[in-house]
Parts: sequence; C-alpha cells; structure tokens
Amino acid sequence: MRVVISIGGSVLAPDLDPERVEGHASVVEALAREGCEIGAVVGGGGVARDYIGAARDLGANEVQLDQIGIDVTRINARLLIAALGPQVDPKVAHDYEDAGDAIRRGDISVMGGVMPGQTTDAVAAAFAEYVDADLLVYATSVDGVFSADPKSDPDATKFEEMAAGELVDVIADIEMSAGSSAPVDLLAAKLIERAKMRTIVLDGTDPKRIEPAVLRGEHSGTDIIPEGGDEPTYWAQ
Ligand SMILES: Nc1ncnc2c1ncn2[C@@H]1O[C@H](COP(=O)(O)OP(=O)(O)OP(=O)(O)O)[C@@H](O)[C@H]1O
Ligand SMILES: O=c1ccn([C@@H]2O[C@H](COP(=O)(O)O)[C@@H](O)[C@H]2O)c(=O)[nH]1
Repeated sequence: MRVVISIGGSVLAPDLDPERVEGHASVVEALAREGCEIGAVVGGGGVARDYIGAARDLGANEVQLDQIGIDVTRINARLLIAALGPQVDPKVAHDYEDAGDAIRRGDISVMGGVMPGQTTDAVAAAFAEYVDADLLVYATSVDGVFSADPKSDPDATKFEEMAAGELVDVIADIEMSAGSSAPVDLLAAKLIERAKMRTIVLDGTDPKRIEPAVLRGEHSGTDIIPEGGDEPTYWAQ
C-alpha cells in the first residue's frame, strides 16, 4: 500500500519539542515496517504564520509571503527527516519527480511546500496523485471537516464522510491568503476530486491515531469518498 501523509505544522511543531517530532516519525516508521510505502508532506504551522505576519507588516506581497511560508515548511520537513531512521531520503524533495524516485527506491520521501499560491495540502494531493497512492491522510489540528470552522462556529457539525465535490463546496469560501487555515485547501480538494483519491482528514495531534486509520480505516475524522473511485482496501485485511 502506498500512502501520502500530510502532517500539519501546527501538529508536528507547535513548539520545538523533539519528543513530539519523534512520535510522528515513529508512526511513519511503524507503517513502513508494515510494508507501506510512505510519502510525507510537512506544513509550516504557527511559525510560518508568525513569519508571514511580520513580513506582511513590512510590506511583502502575497507571493513573497508564500515563499517565506515554503521556507518554513522545508525547515519543518528537515525536523521530521532528522527523526526518521536510515530508510528516509535525507533530502527534502522540492518536486514530485524527486519524491516519486525516492519512493520507488524504497525510501520514505519528505516534502514541504513547492510553489506560491497554495499550501502543503495541495502538495500532498498532487504528490499522492503523482505516485498513484492508495490513500491520502491529512493529519491536522481538527478532527475532520466540519460544516463551518468549529473554532468560530459552535453549531458546526462534523462530516463523518463526504464526497470530494462536497468538500470543494464546504471550503470554497475560505480565504487563500498566505498563512490561511483550512483542514484541506481548495486546490487540494479539486485535485482529490480529479484523482478520485481516497482521503482521510483526522486529528493528528496524537500521531498514534494515524496508524489505525491507514491500516484499518479506524478513525473519528472525515472520510472523503471518491466519486466513481475504487472501494477502499486496507493493508491489514
Ligand atoms: N470547515 C472547516 N472544518 C474544519 N476546520 C476548519 C474549517 N474551516 C476552517 N477550519 C480551520 O482549519 C484549521 C486546520 O488547519 P490548519 O491550517 O490550522 O492546520 P494544519 O492542517 O495543521 O496545517 P498548518 O498548521 O501547517 O497550516 C482548524 O484549526 C480550523 O479552525
Ligand atoms: O506549496 C506551498 C506550500 C506552502 N506555501 C505557503 O506556506 C504557508 C504554510 O504552509 P501550510 O501548508 O499552510 O502549513 C502557506 O500558507 C503558504 O503561504 C506555499 O505558498 N506553497
């Protein structure tokens, strides 16, 4: 089974805690031991937002702000690489071909951002499509996709499952400026829809939640059901 895991920066590195990063690396390694081929994409989190906020006050434009965000995602990717064992490609992959080559060699490949105008959510979706992944997992700071932002709307309800087209509709109005927050960004949602990619959005603050989701489909987040895609198959069955 080939799986791409998107690890939000707010989940991997809300602060610089080596034990937390080690926890995420352990889950990735455990999945690799189960025989999964893994691509990981790491976000920028609060540190990226702090830099973006400061540079915005200094007058940087949105593309310059995105470039700052990309730099932070790549630093976070280096943190994850530092915690992974010898099976990881030590380079942060800057494009899908390099990342795909590493996976085909049997390495775990880690990416951060690649280009302005999107977030690492879109990187993960494109990476998953490029390597024909069986599953794409978003380990984010919220336990799934809600009808509205649960941080600002107490009446927001969680989708246990939804079609990729519904995901596009729910997040269409979320702003796309550098450093914005969304469980999955709009471009990622469109790529998931196009690729008919089986996708899970879950709370990754405890990385142990990722392993049962990948191996057995057990999680409390949101399943994005591909329209016209294959039935899900689980590695452990
Ligand atoms: N409809 C929605 N459903 C769920 N979460 C939403 C929704 N709309 C906005 N959000 C916000 O999206 C946030 C999740 O994305 P966020 O970008 O903060 O974290 P991440 O995925 O860990 O990535 P990173 O921190 O690297 O940007 C949540 O904190 C939540 O407040
Ligand atoms: O391909 C990419 C990835 C990221 N960015 C910019 O970085 C920040 C932080 O990334 P997150 O995935 O949200 O953690 C993002 O808001 C963008 O501003 C990018 O431009 N391109």
